[in-house]
Amino acid sequence: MTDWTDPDTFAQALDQVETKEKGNCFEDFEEGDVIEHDPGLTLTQFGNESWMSQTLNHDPAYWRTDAAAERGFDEPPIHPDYLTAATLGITVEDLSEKGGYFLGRTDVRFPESPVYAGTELHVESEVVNTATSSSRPEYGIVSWRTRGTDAETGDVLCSYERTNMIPRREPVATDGGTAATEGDGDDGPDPDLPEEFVTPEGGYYEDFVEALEAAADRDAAVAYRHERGRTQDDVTVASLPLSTLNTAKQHHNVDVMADSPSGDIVTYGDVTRSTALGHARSDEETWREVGFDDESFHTFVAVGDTVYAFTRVLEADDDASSDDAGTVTFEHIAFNQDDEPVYSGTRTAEIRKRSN
Ligand SMILES: C/C(=C\C(=O)O)C(=O)SCCNC(=O)CCNC(=O)[C@H](O)C(C)(C)COP(=O)(O)OP(=O)(O)OC[C@H]1O[C@@H](n2cnc3c(N)ncnc32)[C@H](O)[C@@H]1OP(=O)(O)O
Repeated sequence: MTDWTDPDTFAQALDQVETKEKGNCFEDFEEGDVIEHDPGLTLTQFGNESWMSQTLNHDPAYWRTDAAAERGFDEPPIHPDYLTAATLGITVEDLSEKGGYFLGRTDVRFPESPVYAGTELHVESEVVNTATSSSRPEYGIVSWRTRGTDAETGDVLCSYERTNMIPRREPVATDGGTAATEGDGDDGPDPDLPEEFVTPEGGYYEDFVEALEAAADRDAAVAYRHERGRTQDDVTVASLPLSTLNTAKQHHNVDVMADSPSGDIVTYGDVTRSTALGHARSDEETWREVGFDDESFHTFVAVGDTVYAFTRVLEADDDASSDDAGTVTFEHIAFNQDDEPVYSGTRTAEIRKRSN
């Protein structure tokens, strides 16, 4: 009788059987398709606190009832970064589990009212664009618009448009593309940076306004770095994405990833950006997150890499949802221990005003 566990026999069996595949290839997506993502997710206090603690988002309004009440919340709410990561995590099985990296995201928006633990998320996505990649024939580039709603009330809690590289079933002939070749030695033109950098004195709205005024009419920018760093470990790389039901093999299958462009498992983009934002928020008086645009992931982050943050203040506007705050637009850049940018994006947030 055949011993299926004999190593030679088993190797042959493995070679001959079909693999029941997971996920979709580029060819499976057509513009206009709407995909509803099962199984949904209940936003829990545990999930929220693990995400926030590991990404260094320690704003007390999300941890303590007195600080929450002071911000006008009934109880510590779900943090927008965890909400964003969860709204993306549960789409992965349908959209990007086949492989292919998360390239970028824009138009990330939240409603004014907070979201509380116990809310059941219902998430669906529409395919908004499919394109060939001229530099990588084995991939296509797909964009989806995703909406996470409260399953009970139908209220939209988080929405965004995201773009991934998605493997093709059949590679196509391309024109070779315009992307720069790795190691081609071309460092581009000399950097065109301002002469001076201004750092806000504190983290209140007025500090950002004053810094922007100090930089105006001079060859100066309001830009600074944050001291904290977070080295990536098994928790941030593998556990946090799985806690949002993100099944991308990029984060937990070392075996498959050994043969991929990164050669290793990599940090979920939402962990990288949330960690950098945590560093930035630790140096400001955040009141409310409004939204994010032009988010891009520039290179991989892996176990052992350290995520730091750099902030540029773009503008400040007195108008906000509360008299206690003003609105500030930032550009945040996450970078690694070799000072290479790994993420960038613009963020609009309401920042507390100094009380008189
Ligand atoms: C899986 C997952 C979540 C999920 O499951 O969802 C994750 O969390 S994973 C972790 C987070 N992620 C990363 O760690 C990726 C970091 N990144 C890189 O390591 C490099 O980017 C690369 C190796 C992926 C590519 O490297 P590269 O081939 O040298 O890169 P590029 O030439 O820049 O991009 C190739 C083609 O994508 C076009 N392109 C780029 N960006 C955008 C954009 N924002 N919108 C529309 N098109 C875009 C580009 O225009 C080019 O198109 P063409 O091929 O037609 O020229």
